[in-house]
Amino acid sequence: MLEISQVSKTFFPNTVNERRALQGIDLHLAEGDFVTVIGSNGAGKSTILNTIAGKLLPDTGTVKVSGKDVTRMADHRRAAWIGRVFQDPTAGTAPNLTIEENMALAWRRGHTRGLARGVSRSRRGLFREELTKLELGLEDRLTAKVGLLSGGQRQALSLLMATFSGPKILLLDEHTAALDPSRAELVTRLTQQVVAEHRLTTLMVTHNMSQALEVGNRLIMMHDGRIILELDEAQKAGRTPADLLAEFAKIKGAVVDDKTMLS
Ligand SMILES: Nc1ncnc2c1ncn2[C@@H]1O[C@H](COP(=O)(O)OP(=O)(O)OP(=O)(O)O)[C@@H](O)[C@H]1O
Repeated sequence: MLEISQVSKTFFPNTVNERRALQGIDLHLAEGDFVTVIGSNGAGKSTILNTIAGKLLPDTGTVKVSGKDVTRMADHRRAAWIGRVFQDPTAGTAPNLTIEENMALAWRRGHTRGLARGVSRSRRGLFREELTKLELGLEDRLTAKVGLLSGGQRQALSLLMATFSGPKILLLDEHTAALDPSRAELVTRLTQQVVAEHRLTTLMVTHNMSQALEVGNRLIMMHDGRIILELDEAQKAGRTPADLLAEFAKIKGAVVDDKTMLS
């Protein structure tokens, strides 16, 4: 469904600031695959998501979705089939607009564009129904300004809105990292729910290794722009964060004191 083949990206090539962010990445995801992505700082995790989203053009290699080469397709043209949630809870929603206005904007992105600013009664009913699934009571606060919501509530709303355009692919860039543990757990649970309900092909970057092991059906570990370890569901089962650190150390041939991999 999503085929990343031999993708490389170097920033500031041939200068003292040269950064080889991706070095020949090969990653194939079947429809509905949910891959967690771990790795040290600067490993290339965000860069791979940016390449899939079309925010970055790779130097070499291809990105294909359902067999179609989209490597050079502009990001706005991919927006209808890619949903994305970032680490910053303020990034995915407009604080001065109400919950229903935010939802209406997200809805319009994936459907016939209309200029009407208002929210029709039937649309409001749909939004309320969708919000009920979050179990946060937001369905009773449709006209509240989003800036008044907590970080966890905003991330949950961003996640819901990311599915409105009917995307095929969901990209999650440390979307629970800025939340306290109980909110992070809630958003993680909602993520699993949303991914299963819409059968989304998903990549989730996280520094939380327990979360990376518990969630999804595949795991990849990146280092220095390369995928250095891939685990399927069976291989993930029974492994602990300590096992992952040990494996990282073994592959790198050194004792790892890489706290950046830990949550
Ligand atoms: N726009 C850019 N311009 C220049 N260098 C960049 C840019 N984006 C990323 N890099 C560099 O590419 C490398 C990979 O960065 P990336 O953000 O993908 O890492 P990451 O694995 O997401 O790290 P972190 O866990 O710290 O967020 C790093 O060396 C980074 O400094």
